[in-house]
Amino acid sequence: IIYRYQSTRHSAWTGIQDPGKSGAGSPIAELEDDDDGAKTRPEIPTFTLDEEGSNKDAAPGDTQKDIQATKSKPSSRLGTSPPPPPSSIMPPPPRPSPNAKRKPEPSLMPPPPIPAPTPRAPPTLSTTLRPPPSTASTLRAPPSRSLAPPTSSLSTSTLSPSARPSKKVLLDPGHSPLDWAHLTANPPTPTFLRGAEVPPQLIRVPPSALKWHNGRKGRDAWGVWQGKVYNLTPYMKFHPGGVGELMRGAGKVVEGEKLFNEKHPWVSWENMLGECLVGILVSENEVGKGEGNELEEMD
Ligand code: HEM
Repeated sequence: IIYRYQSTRHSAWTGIQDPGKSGAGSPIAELEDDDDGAKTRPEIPTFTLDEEGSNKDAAPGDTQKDIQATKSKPSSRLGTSPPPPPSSIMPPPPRPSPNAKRKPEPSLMPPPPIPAPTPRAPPTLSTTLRPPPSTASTLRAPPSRSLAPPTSSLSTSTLSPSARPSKKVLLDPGHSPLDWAHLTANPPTPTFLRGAEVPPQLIRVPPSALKWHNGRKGRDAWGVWQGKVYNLTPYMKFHPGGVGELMRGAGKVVEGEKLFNEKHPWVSWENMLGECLVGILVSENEVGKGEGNELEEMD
């Protein structure tokens, strides 16, 4: 009987209908009927102990009275006979009022655990319809640093200064790129930039003459770029890479242009040293052809 009652209470917690509820003759069905206002009370078999300790069936409806009587009667055989089983004197559970609304009864049993909410929300329609990343997007390169706004530096380099180690030297005062631009536009003498020994017109320069102008022993330093010979001497102290670097190509046919292109191909030789042009590089056999007059056509 106790089991049945607990089952009924459990059914009240969970709202789950006991399958035996609708079964014909089910004890639970009897209880349920009773709870819903049925008129019959289920018979609870009880028994009492008489003077001799023997069980005696009690009539239905006399349960409480019998128990009270049994409790008040001192047993003369205490200690000699085993006590009656506890279930025999346990009072029946309180019956709920037929008209009272069924409320969740206080219980020592904790309610069934509520499943913890999942940390992730279920995917919505928008997320489930989102296409997977395409192959093109995985091959896409990260944003380039070249998209950064250009700096206001006066440097002629197109690369970021932090992207390469600098080998620039500290130039003397009055030898900045702007000072060089001013000097080439306003030379102190007509021969200052091309050299005092060079005639006003452009000349043919054989390799031997180029080699002799290597910048040593007071001689000018000549350099070659695209077959044209330039006097590097006035630019030496204006060179951001230093005199030593510029001297590496002095008096040489191909090394100067090769080094120039390795170090800074973005620099315009022609624009910077245009006023320093001496002539054109020719073979040793070509020297003297046309007496140098034809070189005037280069201007
Ligand atoms: C043998 C030939 C040359 C060598 C070996 C050479 C070497 C160098 C070096 C090492 C630098 C420093 C680069 C840096 O660290 O930023 C430099 C800078 C520079 N050189 Fe030359 N140079 C040569 C010829 C020339 C010539 C003939 C000119 C002019 C037409 C020139 C113009 C410059 C300029 C303008 C810079 C500054 C570049 C910048 O700020 O980005 N160089 N050079």
